[in-house]
Amino acid sequence: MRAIKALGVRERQPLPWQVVRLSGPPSPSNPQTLDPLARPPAAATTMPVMPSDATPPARAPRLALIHTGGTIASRPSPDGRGLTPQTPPALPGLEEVQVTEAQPFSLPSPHMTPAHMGQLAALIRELAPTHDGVVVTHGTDTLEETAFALHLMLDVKVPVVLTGSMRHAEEISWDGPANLLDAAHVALHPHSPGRGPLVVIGGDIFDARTVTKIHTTAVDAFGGYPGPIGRIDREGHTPRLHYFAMPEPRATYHPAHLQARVEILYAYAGWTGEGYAEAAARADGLVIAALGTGNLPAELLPLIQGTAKPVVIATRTHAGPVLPVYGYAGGGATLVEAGAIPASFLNAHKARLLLLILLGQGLTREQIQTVFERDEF
Ligand SMILES: NC(=O)C[C@H](N)C(=O)O
Repeated sequence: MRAIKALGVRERQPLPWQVVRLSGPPSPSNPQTLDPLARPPAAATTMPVMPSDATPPARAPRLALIHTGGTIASRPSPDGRGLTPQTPPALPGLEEVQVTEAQPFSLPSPHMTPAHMGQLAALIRELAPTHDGVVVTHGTDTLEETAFALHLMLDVKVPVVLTGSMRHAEEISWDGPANLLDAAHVALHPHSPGRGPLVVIGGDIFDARTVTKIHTTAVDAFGGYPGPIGRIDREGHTPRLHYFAMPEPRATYHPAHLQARVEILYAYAGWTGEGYAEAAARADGLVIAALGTGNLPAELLPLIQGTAKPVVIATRTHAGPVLPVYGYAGGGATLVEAGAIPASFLNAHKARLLLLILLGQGLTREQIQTVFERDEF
């Protein structure tokens, strides 16, 4: 296994941000195009990784497999203290695929930081030009955050697919090998480029913008509104892949650093602002997981009015946008009037990553507001 060292984060680009428009379904020879009229394919596609009537490729497909830890690499630790990442999983049953493995670090995903995400993005940029697809194994707890950070920072042409497992290698229902094989098939499938980083778990294919972990123990632990954009199943040994949707065009960013301090506050009935002043003083920006369409108790309104740093309003509700509709003190309309930025439909932890990346790129509060307003993510 090849270990690749930390590569650092890319230099800041002259443009503040770049909107990459992707057309679908792209062809293998032209996997990503700048097509402003790009729309989802009219019908779902069904084909094995290598269609039976396809001309065999001149060379074996090349897959980069990056291990980062998580339950998919975990076993009970010999000291009896519980599960820890130990051995990266082997990729089963993909003959005639040339696999390059890398393990930049091996972490339980609660130990992942934005710096690790930057390191991973740099490694993928290095490997992408010489591979046809990239698979990243990852713990499931923060998998959606890493997927979204890659979605925001990567503009590589080949598919990048993240997967993990909910059960470890010594459990009877270990889901690691099947998820890994599915992820590899998706990464090498000719219809996968141009959809941004994807998450494959339990046969469902999600886009990084909307996927979220919805269950602490179930094998089908991932969901999110409006749901999967595709599905992979197997007929015997033949993979059958269906895409239902093409994600909307996304923006990519090239932050100079990932060290901005962005904190999340979680709203509840009866919150009078405990913790707000301290967080606002030490952080570069705040995200609040607010109530419903983005409302807060009245006591929060003057606190937000008095904050010059960006304050993004997400929702603790599991689906739907943040909208400035209510005009009572603390209602969404009054928070926006006070300068708060609605997070659109991003959950609080994804809104935090976007804010952190935009701050790292040196965007002003007004520019940040524009990015959120226009859904440029
Ligand atoms: N299923 C998992 O991977 C959970 C684990 N705690 C992790 O995120 O590393």
